[in-house]
Amino acid sequence: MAGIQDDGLDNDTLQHLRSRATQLLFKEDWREYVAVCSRIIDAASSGDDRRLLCSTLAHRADARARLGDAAGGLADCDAALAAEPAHPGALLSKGALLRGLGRYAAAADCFRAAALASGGGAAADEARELAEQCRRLEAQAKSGVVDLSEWVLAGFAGKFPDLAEYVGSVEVRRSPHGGRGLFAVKNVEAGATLIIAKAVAIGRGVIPDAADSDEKMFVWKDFVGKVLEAAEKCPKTAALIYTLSTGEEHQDEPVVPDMVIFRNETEGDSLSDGTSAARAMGTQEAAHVDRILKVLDVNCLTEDAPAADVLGNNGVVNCGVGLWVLPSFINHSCHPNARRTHIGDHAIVHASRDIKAGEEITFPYFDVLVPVSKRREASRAWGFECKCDRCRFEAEDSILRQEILKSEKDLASGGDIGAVVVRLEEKMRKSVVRERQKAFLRASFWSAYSALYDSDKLMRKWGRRVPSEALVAETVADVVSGNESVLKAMLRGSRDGNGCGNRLEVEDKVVRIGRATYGKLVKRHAMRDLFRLTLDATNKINI
Ligand SMILES: C[S@@+](CC[C@H](N)C(=O)[O-])C[C@H]1O[C@@H](n2cnc3c(N)ncnc32)[C@H](O)[C@@H]1O
Repeated sequence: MAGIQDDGLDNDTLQHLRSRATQLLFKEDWREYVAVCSRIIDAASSGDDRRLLCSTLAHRADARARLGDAAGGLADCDAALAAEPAHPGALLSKGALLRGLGRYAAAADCFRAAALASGGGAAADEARELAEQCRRLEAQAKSGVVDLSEWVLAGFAGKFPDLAEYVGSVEVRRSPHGGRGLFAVKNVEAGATLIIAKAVAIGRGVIPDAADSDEKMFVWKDFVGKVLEAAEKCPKTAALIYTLSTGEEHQDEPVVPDMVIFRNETEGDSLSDGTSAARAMGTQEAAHVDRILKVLDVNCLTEDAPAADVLGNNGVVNCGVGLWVLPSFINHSCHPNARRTHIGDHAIVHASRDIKAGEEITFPYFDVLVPVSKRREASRAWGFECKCDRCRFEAEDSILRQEILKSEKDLASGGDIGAVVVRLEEKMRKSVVRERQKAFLRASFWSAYSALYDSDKLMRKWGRRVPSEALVAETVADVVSGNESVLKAMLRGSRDGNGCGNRLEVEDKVVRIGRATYGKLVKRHAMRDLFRLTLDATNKINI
């Protein structure tokens, strides 16, 4: 009978299903949308309507991608492409799915084929642009080279720049710091990218009063919900979360995961959603709420990390908490050699000083420009005792220990900051401490040094008896590598031409600290803009 499909769907019913699908699309009700698409697909295949079949398969693939079902989405695209090998919609959907899985080369091929199949016009241009984007991401995923110059120079205009995940020359190994840690497997230059990791999930909020715990709880609950959902949707994500510490395992026998699971799957992998990786690890467990909550307690990081204020997260978000898997293997040190920067959902970890092959990579979990007792409190809150060389020196040096305690007490009781700094400097001079140890103490009392340099009145009183701001900043930079507050002091101090060498030497030192602070994310000309922002923004940064 005319108007009736083989499976019994008449044209009216089919039309009704198509309008229903459009409504669900606008409502972003992806589950229901997939169900309606499935009915249309059944009708189209039995009615031999190839055009409808292919376009609906492509639409269902997009919806499945949104639900985190990449494997299902790819299967839909392949079914559409089996029926019509140059179907532009299916090629675009497949390209987007492959790009989401980090298979940039294959995604670029799909977009290029879609451009050809579109036969010109705006659609072809758009597909070509997507192919070009994937080509850039492919190069970045291989090299870790990121250039944010244009974005920085444009004042962070528009959306965050595209970033591909990247795993540099690093490896998870047993660490003398505790459990596992991340180690360099090759020499790495200061500023070079070590990891670019996309968050499993991030909870963000604008909290007027940073101490508002109800609001913070709301952000936290939202974040936990997103992590659980991500783990449920994708076996690979669950498997990756399960590699992380719950804080309860035997520190003597840490399980060291194979690095292969942190790299994007290769083009030949048949199970594109990561199921293969999950199986390889023998992890078949469903997302286990209890365990994941423990993992989050030990591993989540806040976005208010150093550099977040300057690099574009400022203004809108003032509370962000997230889980980035591979960076979670990095242990803390108060004398770190790496730093992280947050750009959108990505955390970029870079070497903040030269790192030798075999050296453990560490970054600060909290503000390390404070005295040892404050750092102890912070590390205990994380559940460990920091035993880095700086902490050991400050806690154990028999000559300077008393001076450190006295300085801390004087500062806490609101004593003359200038007097504390002058006494500390004199004590260090008399005790003939090594340059490295001098730098440790200056870093620990950085707030006193910077308050002194900030105050004209105090500088008039004590200025002649303290080393120049730029010189102190330079030594402190050697301890904490990069830091906006130290960079700001270096910029300000070097303008006065204060004990930093000639103009070129000064410029080199500023750029070196800039690279340590932000990594090699921008070219030299764009770095000036970052420096200007550093000078503007440091008031907002908690030091
Ligand atoms: C984000 S995880 C770091 C990776 C962890 N070591 C592992 O095996 O998975 C944080 C935990 O590592 C340990 N940790 C990190 N830095 C440390 C340090 N400097 N000294 C001792 N333990 C540390 C603590 O147990 C902390 O709760």
